[in-house]
Amino acid sequence: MPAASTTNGTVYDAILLTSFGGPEGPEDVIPFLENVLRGKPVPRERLLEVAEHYQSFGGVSPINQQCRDLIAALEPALKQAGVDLPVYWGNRNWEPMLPDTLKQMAADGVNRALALVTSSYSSYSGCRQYREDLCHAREAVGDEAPAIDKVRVWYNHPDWIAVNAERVRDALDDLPADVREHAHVAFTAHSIPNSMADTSDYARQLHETCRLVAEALEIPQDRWALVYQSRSGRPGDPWLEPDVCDHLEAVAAAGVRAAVVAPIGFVSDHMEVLFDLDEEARARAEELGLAYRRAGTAGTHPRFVSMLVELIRERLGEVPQKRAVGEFRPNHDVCPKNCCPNPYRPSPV
Ligand SMILES: CC1=C(CCC(=O)O)c2cc3nc(cc4[nH]c(cc5[nH]c(cc1n2)c(C)c5CCC(=O)O)c(CCC(=O)O)c4C)C(CCC(=O)O)=C3C
Ligand SMILES: [Fe+2]
Repeated sequence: MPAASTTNGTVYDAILLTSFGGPEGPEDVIPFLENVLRGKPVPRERLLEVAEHYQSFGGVSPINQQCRDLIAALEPALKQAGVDLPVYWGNRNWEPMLPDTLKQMAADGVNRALALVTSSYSSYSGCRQYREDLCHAREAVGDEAPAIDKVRVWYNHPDWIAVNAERVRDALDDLPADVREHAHVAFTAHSIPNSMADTSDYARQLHETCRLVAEALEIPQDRWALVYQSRSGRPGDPWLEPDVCDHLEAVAAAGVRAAVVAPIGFVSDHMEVLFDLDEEARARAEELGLAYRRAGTAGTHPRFVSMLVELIRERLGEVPQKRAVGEFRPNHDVCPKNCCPNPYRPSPV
């Protein structure tokens, strides 16, 4: 088994792509959603409503294929950078499930892996819950389970900013010339409960990414906004706002004629993007008479892939300087104890 040692003596012998997972057929949809929502304060009606979104796409979420595509792009990029480590893949909510992947890793003799989590920002959902998933998967495997460290979030990495700026630029360029110059850019991210936002850096990080992307494109402050999509939960619980559709209504009322919606909160064009933006938000924009374009996500953009390689190489001690732009430093490698606590139950100290 190949292994890469770091300057501090830690030896990694695998990379583990860690993601959300999604159904790959109509019969997967309900059990997948039950996995997502187990123990969460989300009404059954919401589950059934979202099931219909998935069923309207044949019960198949694109997210698993997008993970396969990312691995297919990452493997040669790692090799080219001299990192000779195998890439495994496990999900939180659907096959391949993390405990099965870790079992395989243990059988292959992996002692320590570096997890790349498909989440660019810190929150319970995107950070701690994945660390808990990894912990539970290790418990399920037992003594032979590999140790796992997680790669830092990259919300302010110059390549993440550049890739998203390119995606927004492409969407703006695709608008009719007469409305392009005054188009509004609505950056979107998954809404989370205020209680989750209050105990993480989620909104602060998102705002910084948007600010940096807008700055790179010289979009003035009054022509962009950070808004939220895909609200879940109980109707009475406060979640981050404004919702993208309400926001489109507000900008249309203020005289805007064209909008680009840019899902900077996500790394690939998965179901929340295809349904909540390409169906719902687009329909609302049409009702409002707005020209509408949806910017792409990073996906397998070569510069996103090379950034991931760089973040891995950081942890191998092969990169002299961790890169970050804007007002904040590169995020921590190892989460402190109080990082992104679970808002649904008191945090264990
Ligand atoms: C912050 C965040 C990210 C970004 C970070 C990351 O990438 O992890 C994210 C990503 C995603 N969310 C996804 C799908 C869903 N999220 C749900 C529910 C929820 N998401 C939440 C937050 C986030 N979600 C929260 C606070 C809930 C409420 C329940 C809970 O507290 O956990 C539900 C349940 C139904 C509903 O009510 O919407 C579904 C189906 C998919 C896969 C899409 C596909 O299948 O292609 C992806 C990548
Ligand atoms: Fe979600």
